[in-house]
Amino acid sequence: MIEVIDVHKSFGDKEILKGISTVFENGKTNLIIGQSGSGKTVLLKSLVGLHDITSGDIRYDDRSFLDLDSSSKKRLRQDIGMLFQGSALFDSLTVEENIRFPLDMFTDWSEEERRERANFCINRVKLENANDKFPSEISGGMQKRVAIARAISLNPKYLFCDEPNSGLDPRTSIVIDELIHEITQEFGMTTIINTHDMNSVMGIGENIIFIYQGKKLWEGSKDDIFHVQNKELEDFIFASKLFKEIRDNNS
Ligand SMILES: Nc1ncnc2c1ncn2[C@@H]1O[C@H](COP(=O)(O)OP(=O)(O)OP(=O)(O)O)[C@@H](O)[C@H]1O
Repeated sequence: MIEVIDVHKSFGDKEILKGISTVFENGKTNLIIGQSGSGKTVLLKSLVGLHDITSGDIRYDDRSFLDLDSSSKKRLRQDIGMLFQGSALFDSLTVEENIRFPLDMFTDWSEEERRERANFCINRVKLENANDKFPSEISGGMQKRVAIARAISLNPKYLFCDEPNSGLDPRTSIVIDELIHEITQEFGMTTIINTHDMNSVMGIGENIIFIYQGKKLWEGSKDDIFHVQNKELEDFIFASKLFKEIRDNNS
C-alpha cells in the first residue's frame, strides 16, 4: 500500500501539486488520469523520489519515504518495478539479456537462478521463443511485454507504469492493460498507471484518481466514472468523440 498525504510540489514559485492525498492499495490497479500538464508525471516521479516534495508525506506500507536513510531508499527502490513510456529496452541486448539486466545488477544469485527467474518472467508474459531476439526484431507489443517482464524480474511489491499504451494500437493496448492487471492481482502488487487512455480506464480502472491543475478532483472506479457530475472530469472523459457518442446514445 502507498499512502499519499497532502503532497505539495513546487518548482520555484510555481506550485504543480496542490495537496494531493490518496491511498493506492495492494493487488489493485490504480490509474492516475488527467489532461496533459495536470501533474501526473510529477506525482509519479515524486512517489519514487525522483522529485523531492515540498510538503506532505508518502508512506510505503506504513514507512514514510521521507524518513528513510539512503540505504533503505535504495532497498525500497528495488521493490519498485518501472515500466517506462516507449519500453526503454537496451537495443544491443537480447530479450533475455534485457530481462536479466536487473537480476545481474541487483542480485548475487547464481547464473542458473538468474536464468530461471528470467525464463519464469518470459513465460509469464507469454514471450516463449523470443529469448534470443533483439528488440528491433520484435513488435511494439512484444517489446512492451519484455519491458513488463523486466519490470517484474525482481518480484517488486510496487509497479509504476508511465503511459504503458503509448505507441500501441488499440487491440494491443487492451492486451497489455489486461496483462498488467492480471500480474497485479497474481503477485499482489500495488500498481500505479499514468494514462490518458479512456479505454484503459474502462478496462482496468479499479481505482482511478483524476488530477486537474495539480489537485485531485475525483477518485472512484470505472463503474462510477460516467455518473459523476463534475465539469472538469466530464470535459476530460468526453474529449473523446466516441465516449461522447456512447453517452448521448444512452441518455
Ligand atoms: N522539472 C520541472 N521543472 C519545472 N516545471 C516542471 C518540471 N517538471 C514538470 N514541470 C511542470 O509541471 C507541470 C505538470 O507536468 P507533468 O509532466 O506532471 O504533466 P502530465 O500531467 O504528466 O502531462 P502529460 O500527460 O503531458 O505527460 C507542467 O506545467 C510542467 O511544465
